[in-house]
Amino acid sequence: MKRWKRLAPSHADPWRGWLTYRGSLTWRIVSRAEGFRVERIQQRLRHPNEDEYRALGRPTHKRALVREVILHAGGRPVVLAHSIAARRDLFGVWRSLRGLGTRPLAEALFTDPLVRREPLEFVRIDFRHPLWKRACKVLGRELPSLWARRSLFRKRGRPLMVTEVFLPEILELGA
Ligand SMILES: C=C(O[C@@H]1C=C(C(=O)O)C=C[C@H]1O)C(=O)O
Repeated sequence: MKRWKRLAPSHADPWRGWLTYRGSLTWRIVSRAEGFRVERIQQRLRHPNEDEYRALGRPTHKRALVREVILHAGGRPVVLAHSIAARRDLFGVWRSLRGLGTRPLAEALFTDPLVRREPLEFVRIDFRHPLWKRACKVLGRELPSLWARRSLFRKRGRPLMVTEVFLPEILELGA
């Protein structure tokens, strides 16, 4: 599996603006298109992907809460977002995830002064990555390789990893 990189790819135009945006992705999308909505694909205890359980500091056999959504704007799917948190934190600092439903995770993250975001990482994913396969399955079509970014949000030291896969349609909202 390809390694995630801290440096935003310089050759990633027109994706670079989306990849490196430090604020809420939800708010950036909402500012550019009508009809924003969060389609919840799943939210349940699952084994994290190979390249993410270490980031949570957890052994591979432990399940974590996995939340997967598709963000829609202007009547088209624009982001597949995949977030994971340790099960015990659902009864602690990340308990707000349990009742989130189809409200964007941004509401729990960007309005809470206790939440800190660690640096973004980037990678281009294809058939070798589970999130590329998930995107194809959920959208019901074969996709090109896709840019993805991820970062850890921490609240009282406890991690929540958020990965965002940018779908081709997001470029229709501008660079
Ligand atoms: C973290 C944000 O929330 C967005 C919404 C998510 C969700 O509802 O699960 C997950 C990641 C983001 O794409 C954001 O807007 O930046």
